[in-house]
Amino acid sequence: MSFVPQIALATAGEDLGQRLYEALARTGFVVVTDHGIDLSRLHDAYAAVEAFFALPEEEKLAYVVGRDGQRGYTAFGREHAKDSPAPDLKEFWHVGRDAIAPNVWPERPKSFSREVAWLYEALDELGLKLLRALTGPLEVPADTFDEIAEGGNSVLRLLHYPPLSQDADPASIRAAAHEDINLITLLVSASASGLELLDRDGTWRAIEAPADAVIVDTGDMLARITNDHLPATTHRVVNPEGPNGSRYSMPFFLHPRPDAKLAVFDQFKDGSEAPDITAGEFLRQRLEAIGLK
Ligand SMILES: O=C(O)CCC(=O)C(=O)O
Ligand SMILES: [Fe+2]
Repeated sequence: MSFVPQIALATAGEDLGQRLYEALARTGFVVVTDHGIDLSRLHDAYAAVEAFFALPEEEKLAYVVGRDGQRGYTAFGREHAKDSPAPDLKEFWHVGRDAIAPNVWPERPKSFSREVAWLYEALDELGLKLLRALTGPLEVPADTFDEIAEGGNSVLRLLHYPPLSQDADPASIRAAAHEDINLITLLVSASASGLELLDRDGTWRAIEAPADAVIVDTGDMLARITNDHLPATTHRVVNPEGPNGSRYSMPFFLHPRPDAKLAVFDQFKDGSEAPDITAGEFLRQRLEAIGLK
């Protein structure tokens, strides 16, 4: 039995919210199976993403948009975790909602925009469904997350961790320990192992999930509005110990709309809570801390 609880979405029924809540409160992660996302289409999306990262570096660099990396391409070695000076060993592509900031799309491969836009919508829908299920145990109105996150500033990150190079900074790992900034993150299973969570007892534990599962974790925004009743979970991606191949993964960071207020739910207020802040301002502060602003 894996350390992280697993929930089959299609058959969870009425228990879904409570089981999600307990899993996230206990480990900060939950593995969701039978989630309804079309697996053959997911395979096509992965193929398009791999084909993009295989392009020459100059071609990819043509898709760097501004400095904050919220759309298009971010080159290898550019981002570091909030408390880590050494850069992560990754390159990535960000897709978001056009109404908030227009996307850019690569010329090649041709299928990229179609497959990636499809995946964005599918994960957005699944994420809101999970958040809606959490409203029961959180004892907040059922439309709470629709109010703040429908049409939100969510970002799908397509990640490539290249094979480890001899001259990589010895202080760097694929993704240094961090917490995600957003409400929840949905990760369609990665192409290789390496993802670890920091257990509440201080132990790093590998996250195991079936290849067709979606891994869900809590971010800082959910921690903030629940006054840490659902704490954000520290996680990292370690370097490969076996074969030195590429690793691909696709986290979807579910964000509120930038103007939505992050206010602690009344029943979690105890005098220690953080002040209200807009999701946009919270994000700006955090992007600055990871070298992207
Ligand atoms: O690559 C992964 O499996 C996780 C990546 C991650 O944690 C992140 O980009 O925030
Ligand atoms: Fe993360």
